[in-house]
Amino acid sequence: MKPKVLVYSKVDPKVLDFVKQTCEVVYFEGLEEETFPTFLHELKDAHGILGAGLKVDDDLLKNAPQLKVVSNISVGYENLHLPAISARGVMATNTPGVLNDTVADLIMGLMLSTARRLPELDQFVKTGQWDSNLGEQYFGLDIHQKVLGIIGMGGIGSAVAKRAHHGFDMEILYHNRSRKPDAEEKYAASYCTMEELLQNSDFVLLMTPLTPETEKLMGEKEFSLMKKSAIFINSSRGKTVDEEALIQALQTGEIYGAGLDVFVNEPVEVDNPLLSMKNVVTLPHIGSATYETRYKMAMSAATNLVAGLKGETPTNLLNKPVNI
Ligand SMILES: NC(=O)C1=CN([C@@H]2O[C@H](COP(=O)(O)OP(=O)(O)OC[C@H]3O[C@@H](n4cnc5c(N)ncnc54)[C@H](OP(=O)(O)O)[C@@H]3O)[C@@H](O)[C@H]2O)C=CC1
Ligand SMILES: O=CC(=O)O
Repeated sequence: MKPKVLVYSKVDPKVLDFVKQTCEVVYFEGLEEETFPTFLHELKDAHGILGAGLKVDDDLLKNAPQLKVVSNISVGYENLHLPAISARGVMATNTPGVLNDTVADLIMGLMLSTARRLPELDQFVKTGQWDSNLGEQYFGLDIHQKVLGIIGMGGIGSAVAKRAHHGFDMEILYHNRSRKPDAEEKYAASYCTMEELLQNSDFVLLMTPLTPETEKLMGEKEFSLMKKSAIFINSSRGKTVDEEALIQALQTGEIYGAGLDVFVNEPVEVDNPLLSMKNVVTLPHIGSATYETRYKMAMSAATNLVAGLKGETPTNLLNKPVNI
């Protein structure tokens, strides 16, 4: 008998076909309030789940006694309670690597958009405010030859360092839990403390996972250490930042601007002050959102899932289940 798998996010039909070769699939295309009870019902005899963002903790696992694999279609996995998953002998996987270049491309775009005020100036042109006396109202900041500080020099951080160093001639500083000799050699990246990084960078990129240690890693004190001309970029998770402190730093001119792909609440509330600031560029959490990369992520997650259900060790196993 084929193992039963619940796919709870929309994926390319080729990915579904791949999973169907070895599994019986129940497809949800996304979980809504109306479909969640059916999902819970189907979970009772499911062996695997595949999708993005579902909170998997002991409460959910109680409904899934047959479960063997939880496969996340994302690299971030703060939605997975690994101790509870491991205690029930279930494997958990994510999709690192395949999205690094796509997210790094977007981050360069965010840096350029914020420094050169691209969305604001696009509106100038489209609303007939283009004044032929090209004056300071169109000026922004250079990014080439500036200092980029990367907090979290992992897969994505390194892909940004590559672009910034080789493409934009930027100097790279980084802060991380462990030293990264590869980045130091290839991108001339200098390791430093958080404080040194914040004081000396023209652009500060936050790129750590969301963990108890990184929650509100950037707060009032950290923003106050940044240069007044500096730009803050967040493409990690909204909760790695104290959003109130960021708003305050932008309102008081403590920093020049911010480029944000992630927010504490997503979708962000329309009355969030960040949305009405000219010096803030906002995106709806789209770091990895290209056709090519979303396909690769879903296929990587499907491959992890199928491997786990066959009794093999998935390439991107995150935990050590008690019975393995
Ligand atoms: N906006 C978007 O669409 C996307 C957002 N993301 C987010 O980006 C995060 C990073 O992804 P990725 O680069 O693939 O992950 P990696 O695990 O490759 O890199 C994360 C880096 O952060 C470092 N780190 C972890 N904790 C701390 C800490 N307390 N202080 C300093 N550094 C720390 C790690 O250090 P060490 O090497 O020592 O472990 C590691 O080098 C994801 O977890 C996700 O939340 C990812 C994809 C898309
Ligand atoms: O935010 C996206 C991810 O892959 O993590």
